[in-house]
Amino acid sequence: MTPAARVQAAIEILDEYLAGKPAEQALTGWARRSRYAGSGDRAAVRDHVFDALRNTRSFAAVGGAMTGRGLMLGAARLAEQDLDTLFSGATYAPTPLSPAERDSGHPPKPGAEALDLPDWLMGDFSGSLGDNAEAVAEVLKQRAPVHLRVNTAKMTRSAAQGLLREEGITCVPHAAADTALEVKEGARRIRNSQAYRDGVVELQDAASQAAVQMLPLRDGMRVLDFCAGGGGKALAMAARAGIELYAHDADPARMSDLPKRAARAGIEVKILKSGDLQPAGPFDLVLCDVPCSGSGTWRRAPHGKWSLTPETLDRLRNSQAQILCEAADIVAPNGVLAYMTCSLLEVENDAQVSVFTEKTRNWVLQSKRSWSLLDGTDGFFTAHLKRLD
Ligand SMILES: C[S@@+](CC[C@H](N)C(=O)[O-])C[C@H]1O[C@@H](n2cnc3c(N)ncnc32)[C@H](O)[C@@H]1O
Repeated sequence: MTPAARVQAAIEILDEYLAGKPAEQALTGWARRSRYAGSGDRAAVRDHVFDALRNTRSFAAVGGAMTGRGLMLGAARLAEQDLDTLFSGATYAPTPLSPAERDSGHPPKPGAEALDLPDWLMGDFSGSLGDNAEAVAEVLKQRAPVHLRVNTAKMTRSAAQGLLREEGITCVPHAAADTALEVKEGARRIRNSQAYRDGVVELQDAASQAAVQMLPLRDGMRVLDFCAGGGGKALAMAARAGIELYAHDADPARMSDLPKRAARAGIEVKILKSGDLQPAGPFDLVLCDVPCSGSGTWRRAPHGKWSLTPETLDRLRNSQAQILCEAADIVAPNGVLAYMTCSLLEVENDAQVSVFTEKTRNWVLQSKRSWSLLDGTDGFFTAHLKRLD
């Protein structure tokens, strides 16, 4: 496909997205209809679409319309590309620009439009990030790096780096965690690599790894991952110490890959249904990696930036508070309740911890830490609460 044909494909996919179809579905549908597109074409079209999702408001402003064509015109203008080469009217390329389109567009208005954030979120976002708010919003407009977690129970970080290099995947150590590698070249080869298939590496952002590294894990501890999902944190915890590991999720289907992933990593995990939590407890450490806005990961899942509403944020906050209360019940005396979110928002982070410590007796905040995206990781938050009785 020519560069212009890739842009036309992105225009059609973005129009479907703007009409309400999830972006992934629109991309898959296009790929099925377009057998002629090779893997390089598919990757390039995907990159166009995701760049537009991260920069929707500013691209639409500069391109003069909230349409697939407006978004891609805005992207081309901001990248100072030759518009007549892309909008050429050649076979499979976008049709030439009309006079009205040539005159359209304006620089994004300072504030939410320029920062590519929803208007309603600006107060919470700025209040949470203070002087860093603009810089963080700028990073959220860019592509996320690919990070790997080395399963150090199987191999050292430098040995894994060497193994990946032999398979054409170039990585460098990431400063955020002693298990983290950042992929510089060959990211698309990871899932088929021997190192991945043998459970030597997993895809996981470096901030998540750093948060797991902070947990006070010791051999023999009984540890519950209360919101286990796909098990990313559970696997990372098991790689750090010889723990007795349990996993639970309100939606057990979310854990369907966990047994396979655990086997690949060479660890054992017992899955618990909600009704089995109390009888199986108490636990020395309960990790609550709660459902959240995902604002720290909006580079990877940019549609989340536009689909979040004040109502869904309220629902998430209620659910976070409830999870903390339920999980606290099954922490052993002197045990630890570890709270984690991939959110940048204070209302999901410090505020939740404060509400919990204010309304419960015998719990103290032992430590907390946040990552804002300015250190080359996703945004992330963790707090450790210790039970005193
Ligand atoms: C952020 S994800 C977990 C990601 C996972 N820990 C990982 O590292 O791959 C949050 C998970 O919480 C689960 N969840 C939502 N409400 C819950 C509840 N009330 N109790 C337990 N799990 C819940 C969701 O189904 C979802 O899988």
